[in-house]
Amino acid sequence: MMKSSAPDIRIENLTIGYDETIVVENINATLPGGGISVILGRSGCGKSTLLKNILKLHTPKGGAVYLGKHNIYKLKRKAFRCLKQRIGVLFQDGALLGALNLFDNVALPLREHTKLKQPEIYEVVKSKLSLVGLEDFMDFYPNELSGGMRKRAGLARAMVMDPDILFCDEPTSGLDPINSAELDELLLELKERFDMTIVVVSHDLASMETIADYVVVLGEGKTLFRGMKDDLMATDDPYLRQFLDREGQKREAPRLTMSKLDPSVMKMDCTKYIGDFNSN
Ligand SMILES: Nc1ncnc2c1ncn2[C@@H]1O[C@H](COP(=O)(O)OP(=O)(O)OP(=O)(O)O)[C@@H](O)[C@H]1O
Repeated sequence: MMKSSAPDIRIENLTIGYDETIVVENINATLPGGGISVILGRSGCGKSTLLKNILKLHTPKGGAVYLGKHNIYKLKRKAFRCLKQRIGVLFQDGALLGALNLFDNVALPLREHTKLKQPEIYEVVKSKLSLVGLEDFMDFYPNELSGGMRKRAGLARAMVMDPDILFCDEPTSGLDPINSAELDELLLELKERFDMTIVVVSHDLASMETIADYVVVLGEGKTLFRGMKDDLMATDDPYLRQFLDREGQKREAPRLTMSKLDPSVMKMDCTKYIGDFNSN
């Protein structure tokens, strides 16, 4: 990985949950600046909860999260608001506003947080939409776009303020394999072109293998793995191995197996009338 000035994200003894319930205990990890980190785990293991805590949308039960040098839970409200403007988020459903066309959706953060005038806004929005291949769709409304296009539009909006940190919640969920692969390519391209720390929450093992530099695997209320992807793929820890191999198999293209119905289940016994197709 190239040397980067994008911030590391340091998670220290973080315990997260809701009310009396602890979802994951004592998470420790440093997500490297300028790299793509994937937070991986089965459904319900607490990935989104972790993301909510890192974005301070939810308060942890204990521990700290540092974005660069800032302990986000210690920052004053205004300071955190400023920090948040340096963060882009791609939500699971793209979170586009249905009443606004693509241009206005992507322009929203610029209008809210900058003094840019309309012609400058136009230039920025156009460049971000062309980054994701949607420059010809500015006038379209979200419901006129495919799921993959909506994700890419959400990505354009997350990128519009040139963030230092980009969070993506399940970017490939709901996408077919081709659209998923395209989105993975796009994230890799963003990593190459912009000096940015990218964090992807996912249960998509194929996607993780393609994009990740660093991986945190959550499960059973704890951190099952944290480290570089190559070390995860080479692990001989039996639990992780089972997870990787089983999930890996699940991601293969569905194989249609032809099985013949047992003649005994048929209402009409045809065997005595016809044999197979090649013999009488
Ligand atoms: N607002 C909430 N209040 C109470 N419990 C919640 C809340 N949101 C999630 N949970 C619980 O916390 C646990 C972790 O949920 P979370 O959404 O973080 O999992 P996840 O790994 O992101 O799952 P998925 O991959 O299905 O999105 C689950 O048991 C869930 O039921």
